[in-house]
Amino acid sequence: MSTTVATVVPTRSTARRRRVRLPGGVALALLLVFVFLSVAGPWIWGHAAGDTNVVDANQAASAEHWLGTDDLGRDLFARTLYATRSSLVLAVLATVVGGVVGVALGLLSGASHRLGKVLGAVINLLMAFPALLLSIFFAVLFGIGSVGSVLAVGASFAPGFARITQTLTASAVSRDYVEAARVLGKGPVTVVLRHVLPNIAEPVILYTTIHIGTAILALSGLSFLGLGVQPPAYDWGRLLSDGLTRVYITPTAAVGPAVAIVLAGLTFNMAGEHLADLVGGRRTAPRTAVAAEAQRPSTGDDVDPSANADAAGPAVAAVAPETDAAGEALLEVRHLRVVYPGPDGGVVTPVRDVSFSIAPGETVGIVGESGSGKSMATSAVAQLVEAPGAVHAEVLRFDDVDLTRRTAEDERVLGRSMAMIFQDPGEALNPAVKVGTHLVEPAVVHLHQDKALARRRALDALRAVAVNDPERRFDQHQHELSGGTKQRVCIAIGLMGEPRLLVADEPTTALDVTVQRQILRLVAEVRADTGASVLFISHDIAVVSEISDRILVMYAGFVVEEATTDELLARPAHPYTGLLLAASPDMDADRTQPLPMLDGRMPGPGVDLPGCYFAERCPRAEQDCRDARPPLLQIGAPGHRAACWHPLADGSSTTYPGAAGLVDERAAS
Ligand SMILES: Nc1ncnc2c1ncn2[C@@H]1O[C@H](COP(=O)(O)OP(=O)(O)OP(=O)(O)O)[C@@H](O)[C@H]1O
Repeated sequence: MSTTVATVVPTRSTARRRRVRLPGGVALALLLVFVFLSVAGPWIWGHAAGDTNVVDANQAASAEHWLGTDDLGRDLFARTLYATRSSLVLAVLATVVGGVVGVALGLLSGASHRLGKVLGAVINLLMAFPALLLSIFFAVLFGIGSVGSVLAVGASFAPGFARITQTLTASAVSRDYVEAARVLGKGPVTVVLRHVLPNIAEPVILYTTIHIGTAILALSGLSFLGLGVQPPAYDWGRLLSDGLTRVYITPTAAVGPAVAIVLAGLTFNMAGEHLADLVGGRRTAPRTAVAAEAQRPSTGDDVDPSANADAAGPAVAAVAPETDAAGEALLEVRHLRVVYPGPDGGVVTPVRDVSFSIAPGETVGIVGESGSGKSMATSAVAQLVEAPGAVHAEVLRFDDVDLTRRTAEDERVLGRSMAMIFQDPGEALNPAVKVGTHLVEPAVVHLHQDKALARRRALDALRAVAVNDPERRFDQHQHELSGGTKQRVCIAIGLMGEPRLLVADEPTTALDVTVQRQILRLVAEVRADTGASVLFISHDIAVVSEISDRILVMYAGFVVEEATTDELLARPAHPYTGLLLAASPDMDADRTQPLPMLDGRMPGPGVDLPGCYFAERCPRAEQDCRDARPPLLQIGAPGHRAACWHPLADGSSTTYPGAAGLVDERAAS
C-alpha cells in the first residue's frame, strides 16, 4: 500500500502543493535563525548593546554601526539583535497564557451543554472586538509593564483559543468512543483528559504556533504605545518607539526593529501554516492506506480466514433460543418517551411510545426508516441520552436495575454487562489510543483484573472475533485497521466485560456487503457463545431479519408492529411493514417492475397528531385513522402485535409484490 502512495505520479495539484510549501521551508529556516538569536544574541551582542559611549551618540548608519547609535551611543544593530530574546520570550509566554485559559474555557463549554451556552455567549462577545483593542484594554487593567502586557495579550487571545477548542471539543464529545467511555463509567475529567484533549491537541498546538507571530506584533504594539516593556528593559516595540522620535535624523534607528517585528511575525505565522500543512499531509497517508485496505477483498490478512470460512456464503441463520420474553425478561421497556426542548418553547419527541422486552439470549431487531427513533430509543436504554434530552418510561429495567433510578454501583454493573457496537467503528475507537488499551480498560476498570491477565483476555477476545495476528493488532491504532477489523475490535471490547446485552446500532451500515455478512455472523456467534441478548438496529429489514428472533418496526417514534421474524415476514399486519418488505429487493424480484416507493415524508418529532402517524402515506388509510391513534394490539399469532385500524389481512405477499421473495429466501436459509 505504501508503495502505491509513494509511486503516485506528481499531478498539477501535488506540484501546486510543493510551490506553497517553499515559503514554509524558508519560514522554518528563519524560525531557526530567530531561535538561535534569542538563545545566543545576548552573549554575542550583549556588550555592544549595553556599552554607552556619549561621544558616538545619535550617529547615522555607518560601516561600524549598521543601524546607527542611540542617544547614549549604544549600537542599535546589536540592541535589535539583543531584543530578540525578550520579544520572543514574552510572545511565547503571552500565547501560553492565552492558550491555557482559552483551552480550559473551550473544554468546559464544549463538554457541558449548559455551561457551553453561557461561555459561548461571552466568547462570542469578546471575539467581536479586535485583538489589539482588547490587548490595550487588558493592559490598562493588568498594569503597565512586561507582566501586564503578557497577561493582556494572553487575555485577548483566550477567546480565540476558547472558540477553536469549543468547536473541536463539541465534535469530539459526540464521537462514539466518548460515549463508550461514559458507558464504562468514566468521569467527566477522565473523559476530557483521556479522550478529548489528545484528539484536539494537534490543531490547538498548530493554532498556538501561528499565534506566537501575532503575539510578537501585539506585544510590540503595546511597548510602542508605552504600555509594555519599561526602561531600562527593552524589546523591539520599545526600540521602535525610541527610533521613531529620531526618524528624520537617523531613520535606520526605526527601520531595524520594524523589520525585525514584521519578519518575526511573518516567520511564526508561516511556520505555523507550514507545520499544519505537514501534519495534514502526514494525516492523509494512513487514511489512504486504510482506504486501500478497506477495499481489499474482505477475507484479507486482518481477518482470520479459518474463523469465518464461508463469510461470503449464505447469511446467518439466527438460531432462536428457547425464550420467554414475557417471563424472565433481561430488558424490559414500557412506554418509553424521549423528549427534547423544541423551537418556540415547545418540545420535540423523537421517541413517543416504545414498549418491548428482551429475554436472555434473545436477539431483537428494531427496523424503521431514518428518523423513526431507533437510535434514540436505544440510546435511552443504554443511558446515553444527554441533557437537554429527557427520558421518561413507565418501566425501564435491565436485569435487576431500574434504569430510571440507577445508583453509582448500577452504573458499574451496566458498564460491564451492556456492550455497545456503533455504526461507525472508526468513530467508536479513540484514534489516540491503541487497540490493546481499548480492550484492556474494561477488564481493569470493571472486573478489577490485573493488566497481564487483561492482556491475555484481550488477545483471546481478538482471536474470538477472528482478527488475525492479535499481538500485532494489540499495539496498533485504529487508522491501521480496515473497517471490518475495527468493527471486530469493537465487538471484542464488548466481550472484555461480562456482556449480557449487546446493543448494536446499525453495526453493518458503514461496511461493504461482504464484510456486513461477516459481522452479522460474528454477532450471532458471540450470542451463541456468551448467551448474551442482542438488540440489533438497522434501517434494512433484510439485515434485521437475518439475525433477529423478533422484530420491532418503528415509525415516527412509535413501535407500530412487533412479531417473531418468521411471522412478520410471512404475515406483516401493518401497511408500513408491508411496504418495507416490498421495498426490499431479492434475487427473485421481477426486475422489469419498479420497487414500490413510499411517497411523502414521515412526520417529524415536533409534529403532534391525534391519529395514526402513518395515515398520510398509507394506501389503506381512512378517516378513522386520522381521527384516532390505533393502539398496539395482539393480531394473529401469539406475540404478534400491530397498531393499525385496517391491518393487512393476508400478509404482504399478496398486497405488496416483492415481499414474497424475502420470505422464501429466509425459509431457504
Ligand atoms: N439531540 C436531539 N435533539 C432533538 N432531536 C433529535 C436529537 N437527536 C436526534 N433527534 C431527532 O430524533 C429523531 C429520531 O432520531 P434517531 O437518530 O433516533 O432516528 P433513527 O431511526 O435512528 O434514524 P437513523 O437511522 O438515521 O439514525 C430524528 O427526527 C432526529 O432528528
